[in-house]
Amino acid sequence: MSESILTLNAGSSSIKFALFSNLDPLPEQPEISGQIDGIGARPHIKASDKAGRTLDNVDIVTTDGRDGQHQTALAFLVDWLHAHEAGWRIVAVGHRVVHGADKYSQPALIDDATLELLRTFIPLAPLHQPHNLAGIDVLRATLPGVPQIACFDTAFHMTQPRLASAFALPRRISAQGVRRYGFHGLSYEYIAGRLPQYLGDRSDGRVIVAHLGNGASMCAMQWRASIATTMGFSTLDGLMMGTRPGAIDPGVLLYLMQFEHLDAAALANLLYKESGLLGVSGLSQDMRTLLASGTTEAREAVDLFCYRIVREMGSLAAALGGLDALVFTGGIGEHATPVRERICLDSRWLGVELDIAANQAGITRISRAKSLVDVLVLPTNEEWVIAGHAARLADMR
Ligand SMILES: Nc1ncnc2c1ncn2[C@@H]1O[C@H](COP(=O)(O)OP(=O)(O)O)[C@@H](O)[C@H]1O
Ligand SMILES: CC(=O)OP(=O)(O)O
Ligand SMILES: [Mg+2]
Repeated sequence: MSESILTLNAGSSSIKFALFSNLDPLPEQPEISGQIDGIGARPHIKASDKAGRTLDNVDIVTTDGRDGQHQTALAFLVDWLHAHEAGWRIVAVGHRVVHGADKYSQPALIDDATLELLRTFIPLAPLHQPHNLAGIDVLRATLPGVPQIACFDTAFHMTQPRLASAFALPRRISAQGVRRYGFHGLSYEYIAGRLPQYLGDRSDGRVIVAHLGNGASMCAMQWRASIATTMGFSTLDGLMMGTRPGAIDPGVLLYLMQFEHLDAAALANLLYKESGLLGVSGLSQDMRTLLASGTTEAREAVDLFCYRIVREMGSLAAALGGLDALVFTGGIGEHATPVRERICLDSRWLGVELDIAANQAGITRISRAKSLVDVLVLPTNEEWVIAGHAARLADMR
């Protein structure tokens, strides 16, 4: 029996998973990876092995109502993994946990006390944290005695200076933990670890990493540590995203409350699920669909997405006092060539000189040799970061 590590990333309607085996050293590619999506509507599992062969791509039959489907999906996943593992034994489970508040700057081994503390952070991330914790509950119950490790999206940003994380609010509110935290930390941690390979000494300089996926944010790094980031108290701030608007004048929310009578639940729905690329295009949250579509609304959605990134880059470059390197990652950052082109061309004032052919060729370095700013495209690997922490904390390496 060879030992393996399971990683889980439980979101509001999906659960991403990966199973790593042959742990010494931990391979970058999992043996199996996939996701269950459509939870709460029509759950569906899609999984493939490391050779890219599809292992499953089917709906999950369930008689549960909307609310019970997370539990069912997790239980289904555990059975599914048992059915598909080839002589592997899960010896640790690493969980992506969106919020560690100001308590965790490192991953943590989960025990009852940790879990209770993590539950108190639910108000800080009501649409992410409960699902992350449900994953931990179910895996603890189904794999008793197997160490469970929480890896926090916020932890990487604990190095931000005080000014970067402060809101100009009365101190009684700040004292409740209302401050900028920042997210996508596991992705930034992965990229920070890769930088020396491509940038040498410049990797410790002024670097902006753009994690552009369904959720999107950017991080300003110096000495490969976070000094500022576009997401803040919640995962709503900063860049325009698939279904979230990014930074918005709080006056808009007051207007919607006072004159459109939206309550907190309706506002949350608008801000997390109906806005962003989907809201502006009226078509899709998927960048591929928008780039392929000829409609004015789809074009406007992509224009606004790029414009907001360029504006926020100016802000992060100001926090860094200049810019040495720009890194694109996440589904859009890694694959959407025209989006990268637009952003780079509009960032010439910062010293970015794009090599248009290199950008189209899909290679790692896409800046011209004489560009003052190195521009890289690096695929992220949050699962590998989680698995690495899980292995270390479960004391296996
Ligand atoms: N070839 C591609 N061209 C343009 N966009 C792409 C391509 N592949 C993936 N994307 C976009 O990446 C986004 C999803 O990013 P990803 O990082 O996988 O999301 P998540 O945040 O769910 O992990 C989607 O908007 C998708 O359209
Ligand atoms: C933090 C966040 O927004 O996560 P995701 O990109 O997975 O939605
Ligand atoms: Mg992702």
